[in-house]
Amino acid sequence: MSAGAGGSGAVAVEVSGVSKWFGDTVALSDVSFALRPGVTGLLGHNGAGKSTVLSLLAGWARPSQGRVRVLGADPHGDLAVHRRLGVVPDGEGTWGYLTARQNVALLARQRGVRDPRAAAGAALERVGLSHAADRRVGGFSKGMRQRVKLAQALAHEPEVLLLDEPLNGLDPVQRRADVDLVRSLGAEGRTVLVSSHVLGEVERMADEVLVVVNGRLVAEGEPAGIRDLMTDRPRTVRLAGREVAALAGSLLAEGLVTSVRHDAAARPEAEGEAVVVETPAALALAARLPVVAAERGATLRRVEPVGDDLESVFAHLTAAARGVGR
Ligand SMILES: Nc1ncnc2c1ncn2[C@@H]1O[C@H](COP(=O)(O)OP(=O)(O)OP(=O)(O)O)[C@@H](O)[C@H]1O
Repeated sequence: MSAGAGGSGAVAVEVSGVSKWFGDTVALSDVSFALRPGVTGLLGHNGAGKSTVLSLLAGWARPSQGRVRVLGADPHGDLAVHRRLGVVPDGEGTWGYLTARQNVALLARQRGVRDPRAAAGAALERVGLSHAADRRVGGFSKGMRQRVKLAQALAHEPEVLLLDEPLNGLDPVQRRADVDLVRSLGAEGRTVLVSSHVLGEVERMADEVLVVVNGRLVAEGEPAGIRDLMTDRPRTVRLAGREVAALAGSLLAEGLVTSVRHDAAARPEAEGEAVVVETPAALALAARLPVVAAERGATLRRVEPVGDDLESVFAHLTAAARGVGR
């Protein structure tokens, strides 16, 4: 399976036929893609293989099969490429007994930056941490430590950036700032790969999205297209309120739902009666529901998707991807 991602410009990262296994666990299976300058999102549920992709690109591990190239070099064997590559790992990556500036300068020095202190200062300013630059990282919040990791990845002005779930642990204000930062890094012509399990996050940051399910690349394209793929699919919806069984009967008659069952776990005293319906057309159902409810004299207290987590989205995507011959 192969995919191209990123904007125009030369290919900066190439992954060809890569598989990676740990004992009996297949973490990645025959994955191929190319990244060009701009932001590419790597979307997948927990355990899908995102961190494995990033660790192969970072040179921390090598593929069991296939080939990885970053700026034309093998990141596992070629030290020079690491001066052009920045990585924000998923886990902890800071030294608590050092200040933010020392943390960043230390890595900048290792990467051959001429004035590591100045570079650290500039990187910390870019991530909005100038005010805390000379405080020990041990006393920082998770969000602040996350920013130190970002500054560490940026201080040597890398052409390629790998960011593993960089918004984890951030509050909404910090998230917005970091979304803007990631976008600006892409706009500067850097090649940025950013992983997430949240489609909404990826949509805001990336020009292109790669979707990985159970170690396989199952879809790639612009965020809007990926969103369509996820929206236009069968859904299970739970309706609760007064007269919802009658309402569901009408929806069934109209063909807006294909099955109806009572929800045994309903809490009648809190929400009235409840049913679970299957719909092949969630958007049409959403539009028609209030109209039919009014016609039937039903009162809806709750309308909520069931099992509408990333697992089910990805299960559907996998099936859809198989359907188009991927
Ligand atoms: N060092 C390892 N040893 C054994 N199994 C591993 C190792 N690293 C990853 N795996 C397995 O490979 C699969 C992919 O893991 P990976 O960490 O890449 O997923 P992920 O998409 O990054 O998930 P998360 O969002 O939870 O970090 C999982 O089944 C995981 O348990």
